[in-house]
Amino acid sequence: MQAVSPTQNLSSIIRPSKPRLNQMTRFAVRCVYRSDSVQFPNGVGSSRADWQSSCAILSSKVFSQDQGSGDKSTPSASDHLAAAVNGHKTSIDLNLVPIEKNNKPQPPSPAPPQKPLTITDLSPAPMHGSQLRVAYQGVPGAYSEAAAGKAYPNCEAIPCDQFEVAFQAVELWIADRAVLPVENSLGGSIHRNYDLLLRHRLHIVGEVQLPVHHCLLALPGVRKEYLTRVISHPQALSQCEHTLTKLGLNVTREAVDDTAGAAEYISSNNLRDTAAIASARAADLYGLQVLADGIQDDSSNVTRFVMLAREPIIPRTDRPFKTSIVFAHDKGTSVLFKVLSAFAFRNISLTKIESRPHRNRPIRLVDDANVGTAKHFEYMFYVDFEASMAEVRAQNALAEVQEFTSFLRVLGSYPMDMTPWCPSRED
Ligand SMILES: O=C(O)C(=O)C[C@]1(C(=O)O)C=C[C@@H](O)C=C1
Repeated sequence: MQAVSPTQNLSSIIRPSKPRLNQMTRFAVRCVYRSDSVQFPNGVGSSRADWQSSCAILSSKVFSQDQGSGDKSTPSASDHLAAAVNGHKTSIDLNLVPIEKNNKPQPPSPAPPQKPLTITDLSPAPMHGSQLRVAYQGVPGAYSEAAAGKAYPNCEAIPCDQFEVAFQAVELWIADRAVLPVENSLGGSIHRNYDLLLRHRLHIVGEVQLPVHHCLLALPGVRKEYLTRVISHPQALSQCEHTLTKLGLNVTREAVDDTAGAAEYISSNNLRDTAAIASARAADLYGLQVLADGIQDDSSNVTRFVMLAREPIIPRTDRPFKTSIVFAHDKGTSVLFKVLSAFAFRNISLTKIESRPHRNRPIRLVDDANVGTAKHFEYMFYVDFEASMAEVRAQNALAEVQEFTSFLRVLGSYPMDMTPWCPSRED
């Protein structure tokens, strides 16, 4: 993997634009028209267009459902159709969405050796050479950069300052792929990325599991006794919580955007009372020493990342595949058992279930004249299952799921990461 060089100016990354988003939109519209003639679930054809058509069928309910929703702008029919392919309500999702400001305490950013992309860098869509450009959140030395290198060994890794920026970098053709964390074996789900998967129109095209080996880093000469503060990504802090306590450190914990950014911050501000939880590579990059090695609470600490692209891959049956879907139902959790049984009856194993608040309709009121009004929370359910969308049993299961749900979107059908277990160093 080739990292963007620290001295490389962003303007050399972002070259003159080409109107490719329009081309994509036209292709998507064609697929929706074609979808009328594709009979789901009698088998997905072998071409990319057939597969996209099937995605369009699955999301067509969303299109019709949202036509009457509260959006006051008047998008064209083609906007609606293009959006429907990806399960989004209107073309509004193409626009830059405001970033929710993080309330957690953040140290001011020092001048970084390699500046991550920010929201303001995302206007032009570049032409570039043949090397795959992969967006990740964080700065060089972050685990996400390592995951990008594992997923695409010869890629050019592009740092982004937020998850949302990585999504947009792909949507705007600044990057070809994004590699983003979705869950960790100790810390659990990275909810922000689940929410963003729904708000953006990218497809999951792969997964990669990265053993995460944390180190406690400080400036050369600093001893543990001098420390008053440990800073890192919130996931990294939670993955090391018990070990930090066992080390007997009398420190406050502070969350920052990414692990390597924490190391860089200590280095550029010459902070002798602060340590970072980050990778050994971050120690090398930012001139820090390793005070403690392998401080994750469990030696088999693994983070699962997904690879995202503008187009889905064609599902296959010649190797283990996983499929990720998201669905909702007007009557909340009452339908969950029926949905899950569609997989159980076909011996399809589920590998993950996640629920998130239904942003458009978070509460359902149920009035009973005698006892008052019950307030039910509404959810979006994310399910990963072990089957390819090229398998008839998976297509049948989804056809049945569609009967029970008011919203269903296939986020992607992609090869499972089957790399042999290779724990992080020293384990
Ligand atoms: O901060 C980093 O280095 C990251 O790549 C982010 C992240 C995460 O979001 O979970 C990735 C892997 C580890 O689990 C810790 C942090």
